[in-house]
Amino acid sequence: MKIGIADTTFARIDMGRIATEEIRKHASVGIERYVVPGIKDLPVACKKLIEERGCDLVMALGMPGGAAKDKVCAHEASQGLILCQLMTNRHIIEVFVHEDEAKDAKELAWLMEQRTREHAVNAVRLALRPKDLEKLAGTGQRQGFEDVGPARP
Ligand SMILES: Cc1nc2c(=O)[nH]c(=O)nc-2n(C[C@H](O)[C@H](O)[C@H](O)CO)c1C
Repeated sequence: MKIGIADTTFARIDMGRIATEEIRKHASVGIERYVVPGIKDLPVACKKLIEERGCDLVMALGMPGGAAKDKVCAHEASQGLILCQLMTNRHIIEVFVHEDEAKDAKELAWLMEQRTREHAVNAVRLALRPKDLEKLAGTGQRQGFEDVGPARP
């Protein structure tokens, strides 16, 4: 089993390092890393991680900026990542933290780390322990900020 990690130099936190560290806490798997300049470069990095470097699942980590043009970029990158999943029949866990989700740099750093760690656990579950995800179905999980919990009538 091999998990790929694709991340960017645009991000203001080293999301790839954090993801690697968290995966290693939960599973003994091979890890392949591929760093690109920005989020629009992630889809082909993911495809190469799957097709050329034998990854079974990939995490795509990135930080869209707060400007309107960054949001367009994020949408385009997401579409590329979805297409890549369909082309390769492999999961790509998209971990995007929009810069304007946080009120300041300190909260941004915290959120990027937290979301990356929680999705790294999801990646391990998806790859190795899918029954663990089944147990969490419908429980209102969120990655980063607090879980919202299940809705009750
Ligand atoms: C406008 C813009 N915004 C972002 C962003 O918010 N986050 C990010 O990671 N990268 C951005 N980029 C860079 C592109 O994703 C890409 O790296 C370049 O267009 C080179 O292919 C661009 C060009």
